[in-house]
Amino acid sequence: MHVLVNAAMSADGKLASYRREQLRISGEMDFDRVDRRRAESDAIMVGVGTVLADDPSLTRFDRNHRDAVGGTGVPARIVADSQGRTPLDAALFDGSAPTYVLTTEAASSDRLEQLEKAGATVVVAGKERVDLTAALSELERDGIETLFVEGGGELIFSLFEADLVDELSVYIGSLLIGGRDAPTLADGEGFVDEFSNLILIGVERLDDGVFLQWSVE
Ligand SMILES: NC(=O)C1=CN([C@@H]2O[C@H](COP(=O)(O)OP(=O)(O)OC[C@H]3O[C@@H](n4cnc5c(N)ncnc54)[C@H](O)[C@@H]3O)[C@@H](O)[C@H]2O)C=CC1
Ligand SMILES: Nc1nc(O)c(N)c(N[C@@H]2O[C@H](COP(=O)(O)O)[C@@H](O)[C@H]2O)n1
Repeated sequence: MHVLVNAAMSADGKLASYRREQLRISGEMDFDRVDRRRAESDAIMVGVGTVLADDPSLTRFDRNHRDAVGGTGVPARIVADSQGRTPLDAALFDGSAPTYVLTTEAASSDRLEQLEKAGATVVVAGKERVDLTAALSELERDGIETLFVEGGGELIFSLFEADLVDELSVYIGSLLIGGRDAPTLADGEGFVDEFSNLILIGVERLDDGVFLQWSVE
């Protein structure tokens, strides 16, 4: 599976303010780029923190680009949600695209049944925290070969920690958010010595920000 992580951050590396409300950092050009990358992907993934904060639908993508690259149907939506906290009335369950909830043995069977009734395909992987390696293997068996991850910081760090990321793309907007509790591009525990090393493969000015692209060593 090819895993591309994408996010928009402020000049000081924040994904949102400490209030964790959805914030528009990208400009039009970056959103167009994101819509093309979504169109090239079999699935779009977020963490449940992002679902609770943003209630994303993840259905916007460039239809013409998808047709041009030979993509069929619509990209699936995936949420990493250890305890099944995704609200049953979340936009992810609007029926417009297949939706997977990756969860764990810690989620109650009642809750998982409710999520399935809401339209989710539930994948149980791991005891307390979603075992991302196992879950992504399961998705691969379902034909998902290209995964576009749109945050947030906890999920992004875990994917790097599990050595699952092939590419990282970041739009840096011209604003400073600040706040020690504001989410950053990679949160979690953080690395102490063996850091993820990146190879810079693209730099571009988009609107009044900068788009950076790395492959992962
Ligand atoms: N500017 C941008 O591009 C984006 C900004 N955001 C912002 O980021 C914030 C949400 O980010 P976070 O709080 O970091 O939440 P997150 O979206 O990374 O979700 C983290 C949650 O996912 C669940 N999870 C399950 N298995 C996991 C695993 N193996 N590793 C990590 N998490 C796992 C846990 O319940 C964990 O609390 C919101 O404020 C949102 O608006 C989110 C996405 C993109
Ligand atoms: N690329 C990008 N730029 C920003 O400024 C953002 N705030 C985000 N957020 C991500 O997009 C999701 C919402 O997508 P839909 O509106 O549902 O299409 C949001 O949940 C974040 O993952 N992205």
